[in-house]
Amino acid sequence: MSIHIEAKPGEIADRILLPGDPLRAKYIAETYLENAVQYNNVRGMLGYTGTYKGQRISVQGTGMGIPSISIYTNELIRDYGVKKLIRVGTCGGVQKDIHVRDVILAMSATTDSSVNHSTFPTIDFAPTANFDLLQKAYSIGRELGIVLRAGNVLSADVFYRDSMDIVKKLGEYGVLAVEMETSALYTLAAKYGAQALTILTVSDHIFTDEDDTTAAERQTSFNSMIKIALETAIN
Ligand SMILES: O=P(O)(O)O[C@H]1O[C@H](CO)[C@@H](O)[C@H]1O
Ligand SMILES: O=c1cc[nH]c(=O)[nH]1
Repeated sequence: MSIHIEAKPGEIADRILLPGDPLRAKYIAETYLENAVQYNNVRGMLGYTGTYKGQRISVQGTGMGIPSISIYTNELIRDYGVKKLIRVGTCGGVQKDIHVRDVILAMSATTDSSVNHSTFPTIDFAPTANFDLLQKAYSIGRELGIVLRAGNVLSADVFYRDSMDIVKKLGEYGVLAVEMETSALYTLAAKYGAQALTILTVSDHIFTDEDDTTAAERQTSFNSMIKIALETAIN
């Protein structure tokens, strides 16, 4: 048992999917896992362990933002020995040729968060995906016929901004999309020698008027992303 996770030792698998939304964790467990058992409900941040194609795997909600995912990532790796962590999240599209429902692999994560500055006061650390997971996810996505984009994403500390100018500027430097957690996930995985990857589904577009997905769609309609994540985790 850790401060935010009530699982007993051994109840969490060494590979895990990490959605921000705990109800997405429930959906994944109920839809894709066999014999799923709920191991966490502290703060309603649901976590489950079951099997996928005969292999043990867990899924844990992380909440929104870098402070929240950092708590779960620290506890999962340090207290439960998790070694392979795959975030399955939503994001806002930045590039004009990115569309709602597209799936993105985050190779790297730029951030406006200052959390790494206390560790690296004079350095801009570059949070990076694990190459083995990235490569597997890309080829599994291609095998499943899913069109994938891979590149840099912004892990933002702020969802509602007065101005999107800085996001537009990052778009000019190739940033594909905006979300709120990956830089912390990749940094902590690097710190502890674990493997991490973020897979994102575009839920809305920052600069075009493409329709936003509804909350219900966000919860349930990201099956391409989830399939890639599950297959990557077990292969
Ligand atoms: O859908 P999730 O995984 O929560 O990810 C995105 O959605 C939330 C904002 O609505 C942030 O957590 C962002 O990163
Ligand atoms: O963080 C996020 C997630 C989805 N859409 C956004 O605009 N930002």
